[in-house]
Amino acid sequence: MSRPFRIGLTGSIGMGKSTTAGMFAEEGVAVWDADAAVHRLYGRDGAAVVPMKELRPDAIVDGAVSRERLKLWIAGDDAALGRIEAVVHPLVAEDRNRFAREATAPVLLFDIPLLFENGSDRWMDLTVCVSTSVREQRRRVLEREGMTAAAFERILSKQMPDAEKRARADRIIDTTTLDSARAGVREVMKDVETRLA
Ligand SMILES: CC(C)(COP(=O)(O)OP(=O)(O)OC[C@H]1O[C@@H](n2cnc3c(N)ncnc32)[C@H](O)[C@@H]1O)[C@@H](O)C(=O)NCCC(=O)NCCS
Ligand SMILES: Nc1ncnc2c1ncn2[C@@H]1O[C@H](COP(=O)(O)OP(=O)(O)OP(=O)(O)O)[C@@H](O)[C@H]1O
Repeated sequence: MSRPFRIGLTGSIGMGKSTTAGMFAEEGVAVWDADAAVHRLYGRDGAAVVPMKELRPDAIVDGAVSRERLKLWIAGDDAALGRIEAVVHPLVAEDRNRFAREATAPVLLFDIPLLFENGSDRWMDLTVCVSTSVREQRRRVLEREGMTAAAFERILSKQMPDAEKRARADRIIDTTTLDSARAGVREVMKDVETRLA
């Protein structure tokens, strides 16, 4: 049996990855979310706890990796995020590969914020970028509890520019409204169904 069709979904912070991935799930697509995998890895008994404790003992609170402690470290040390990624990304890739091995759906979607940055686009059959205006992106992200303009800018500086992601992706879904996103999802699914026919 040929392996399932793999869609790589990406987009910068607040562009609508999770919401759009949910729309693909409504079409019967099995979805894997990298950020959710990181939450599992950071949780108590998560596979990242021991290696992160070795890397940065004060990052562990109540047996789990504390994001607040990580953010304090990142804010004070330019090398911190790269060192965290070196520990976490291989564990995220293992989680992704296990999902792909065990999945039974004909179409899989991988919601990966760093799809192009970490080269996992090469593993996909089709790449999709979600995007809207900078203004709408900023409005959405600054709405979040505890988010500041400085934190938003810092995260953006760590991500490939939206324009480059749009240029590299096979398809772009406009997430300015729920209707535009849903129409984009349907278009991609029509294309995938044609390829699988
Ligand atoms: C930096 C951390 C502590 C911030 O946690 P917090 O809960 O405040 O934010 P959250 O995880 O929701 O991320 C906010 C936004 O930043 C993005 N982001 C997360 N990690 C990174 C990264 N290493 N580089 C660029 N963007 C990132 C997320 O996709 C999201 O768009 C956390 O994101 C983290 O531990 N990141 C390192 C692990 C990683 O690289 N994850 C991305 C897997 S593809
Ligand atoms: N198509 C859309 N139309 C209107 N609002 C949307 C749309 N997609 C997402 N949003 C809103 O934008 C915000 C961010 O959406 P979402 O969490 O899906 O983005 P994300 O890219 O996964 O974010 P992050 O990168 O931070 O994880 C949410 O408040 C969501 O309700």
